[in-house]
Amino acid sequence: MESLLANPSAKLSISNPSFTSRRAILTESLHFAPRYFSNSIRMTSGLSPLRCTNSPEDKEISSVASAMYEYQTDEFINAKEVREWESGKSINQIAANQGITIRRSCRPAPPAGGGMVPRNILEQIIWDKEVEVTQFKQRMPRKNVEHLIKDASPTRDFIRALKDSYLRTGVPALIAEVKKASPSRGILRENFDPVEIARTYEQNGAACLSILTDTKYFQGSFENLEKVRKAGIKCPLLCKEFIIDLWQIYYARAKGADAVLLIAGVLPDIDIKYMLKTCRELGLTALIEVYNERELDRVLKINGVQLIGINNRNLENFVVDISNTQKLLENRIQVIKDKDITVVGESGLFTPDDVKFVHDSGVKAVLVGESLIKQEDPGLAIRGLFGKDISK
Ligand SMILES: O=C(O)c1ccccc1NCC(=O)[C@H](O)[C@H](O)COP(=O)(O)O
Repeated sequence: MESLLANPSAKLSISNPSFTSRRAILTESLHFAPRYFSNSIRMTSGLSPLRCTNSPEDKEISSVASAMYEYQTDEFINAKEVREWESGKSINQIAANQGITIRRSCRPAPPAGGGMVPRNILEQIIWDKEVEVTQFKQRMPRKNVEHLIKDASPTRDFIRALKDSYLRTGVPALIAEVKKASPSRGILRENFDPVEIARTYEQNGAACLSILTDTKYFQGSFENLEKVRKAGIKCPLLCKEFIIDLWQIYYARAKGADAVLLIAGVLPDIDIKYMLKTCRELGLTALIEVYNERELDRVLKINGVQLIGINNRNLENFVVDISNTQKLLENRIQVIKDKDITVVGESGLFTPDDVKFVHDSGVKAVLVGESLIKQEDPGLAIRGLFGKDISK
């Protein structure tokens, strides 16, 4: 199992939820071996993990006891979501309790039609992603991806690049998006060479780049990400993907990403926490995207969050309103400062006034796609967006 809720279909086949879900977490997510569920663990479950031992039997007992201790205290195994699930709640009910309206479909639609109907475009994207990721994983299991990662170049520091750019220019650092198309706007650029566009963005002052990897809705690809990375672009790269499964994080790392996007409107807290842990292990930065106050407050409670994106686009109906950034930051600037979190204003930024508005609201970086990519010269477009040359 890939974190608690990331792969619901795997869990649906489990016959004894209470026991096997915990075992799945131990064996897959936490890399524990199933042996801890032998008879001996039941016999020794009361032991203190700190007990001193000398004899081989005692050592055996001690290691079982310490595994038991980890089992009893592990934040993921003992998360409230796991307990809710064990008490019979569906993963969609658990997510809904956290204000998440996007449901997971959990299984392919029946061939004859029927079944669940997606309520909006984001839900549709996520359901298609479930099918896509399952197919990807069949073609390339995670252990093969881990082999690729062994040969991958080290990651670059995404947040450092944003902070350096902000200090140098005094305006929000630019994450320029390499985006050919979108569900809300259709084709944004016919003549689309991801490497050439990435290079132009870099030469004109982008601090980082965002590479769309979703094919069906954005005409992006992991190949584009890999090409840009291999072309020697120095800007750190965000893999702009709808991540629902740990496999995608590993794959992003293998294909050259320095950062990945995690969408709070799709992922419950336990998945965000587990994915953050995985990102740390792989040297990746996580940009955690929120759209409303509830999502932001959830994310602010999660330890280790360093980068938050506030999307001005409602992904369920495409309405864009840049005052969303201001609304969300209004009463939270101090906590964000105290936690040294960098905030990115995302979507719908077209003019220097727009950039100033989100800067005044408290962001130190902006994520911009359409207004740059649609112009003949995306480099000139950067100067237009900031009202000055930010490359020096
Ligand atoms: O852009 C869309 O239409 C879209 C639809 C559904 C889900 C996500 C979508 N976009 C992702 C983004 O948030 C933007 O690509 C990114 O923030 C840049 O926005 P913009 O500058 O407005 O292109």
